[in-house]
Amino acid sequence: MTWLVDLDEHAASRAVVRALRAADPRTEVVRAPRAEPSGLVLCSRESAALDELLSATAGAGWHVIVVAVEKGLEPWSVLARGAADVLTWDGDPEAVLARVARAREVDELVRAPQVSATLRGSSPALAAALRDLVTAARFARGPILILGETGTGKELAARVAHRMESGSGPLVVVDCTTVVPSLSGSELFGHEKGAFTGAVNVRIGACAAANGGTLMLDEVGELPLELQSELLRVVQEGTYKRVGSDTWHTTRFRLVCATNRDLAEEVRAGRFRADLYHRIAASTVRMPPLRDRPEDVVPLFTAFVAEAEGRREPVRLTSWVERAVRARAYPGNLRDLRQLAQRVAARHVGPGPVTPGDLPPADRPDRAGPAVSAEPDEDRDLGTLLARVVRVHLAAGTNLRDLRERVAEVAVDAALSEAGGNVRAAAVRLGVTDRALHHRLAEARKRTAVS
Ligand SMILES: Nc1ncnc2c1ncn2[C@@H]1O[C@H](COP(=O)(O)OP(=O)(O)OP(=O)(O)O)[C@@H](O)[C@H]1O
Repeated sequence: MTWLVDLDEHAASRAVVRALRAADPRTEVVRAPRAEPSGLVLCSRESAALDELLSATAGAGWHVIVVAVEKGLEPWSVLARGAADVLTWDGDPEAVLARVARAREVDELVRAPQVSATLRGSSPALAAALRDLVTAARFARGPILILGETGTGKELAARVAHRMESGSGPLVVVDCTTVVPSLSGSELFGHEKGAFTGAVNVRIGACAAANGGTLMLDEVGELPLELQSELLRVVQEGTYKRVGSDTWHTTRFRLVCATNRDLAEEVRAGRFRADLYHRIAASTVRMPPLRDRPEDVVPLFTAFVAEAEGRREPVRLTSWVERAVRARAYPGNLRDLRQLAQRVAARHVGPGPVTPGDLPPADRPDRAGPAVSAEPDEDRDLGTLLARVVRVHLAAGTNLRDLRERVAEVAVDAALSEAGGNVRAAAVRLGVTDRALHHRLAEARKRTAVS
């Protein structure tokens, strides 16, 4: 069933409705989008109703195709507000219905267990990435580049892409951080016996092993510059030479690369070949960091704890634990969340919910420091660190006043502990008068006594 919203309901759009229904009788005209996440909106101009419909559907991961019945719609702003596409009506219903059918097919693939049970989560940010992934894997032929911070599921995404290839052969994964230039890329291209010291046997290499299947180059940004031109040849022509041999071999595989580096920046800095970059980035998928999918934190955490405990049903959390899990920073993304769940599972017993004592001391909210301070140096500026924490808290419903208050509390605690409890020294550190700090501490004590 395709839902169809006719926003204008004038003569021209009614004719379009008739044409679409005649071409596909399963097209249902509705006033608001229905449960199926893909559909069509007919309209001819910007209107409050279009705005309303786009904001209601975009956040819910719907796939809305706007059909401009007459001229006068500004497509880029419609896309920016969440529509998947803007088409002009040219009298051919099949052209429009084909788009909806494709959108539906992509949605079905995203919901299929081979995707949804591997890359779990129901946030719009993940759904958008999964749509890009299945579209690239199923409907495009070329290489796929998967971008994202550490622990966002890039390797899982590569495995999903591999499984989606019809009749897929082997999946060969190479971690490019282990490819050493001194062996001239033997990991990738293989070597002949005696090609270098230690080459006691012939090795076929990953390019040959992946023939007929998928070659995944993890951390491709780390691939030594010396080997990039040879990789480019394999990608373009499917030919390579083993180290120590002059014979050309051929191979065919789907290339999937992953990196947490900004490859475009690496190209600008001269550390990555521009021609190779353009070749491997034929389709790009960006895996969202966990802070951009706060809706997924608690459901995935409860599922990971249950998994670690060998239970079928997700565990329950007390509200204290739920708040703490939501509010925590996860610089290592899903990997951090899973590891936290494993630490909690080791302490949680019985059928009851996870309680505050099940959080190991280092993971409790008053010690949230380690997760944040595990960041690489370049990420340690205040804005970046704060943005992560603030986003999670905003998503959890904390308002600006409470956020300010919490930051002030943390700063006061830190300054006092640095100053060994000396209020005057802490006040100097904080740039406030000691009277103001005494007053603040007295107020805090009163609040604690009341609660
Ligand atoms: N959407 C997800 N659902 C379930 N588990 C996930 C998801 N994304 C990531 N994980 C888990 O997080 C961990 C890291 O995943 P993966 O290795 O795919 O990430 P990555 O982006 O390749 O990390 P890195 O860049 O550090 O290699 C794994 O334990 C994986 O199972």
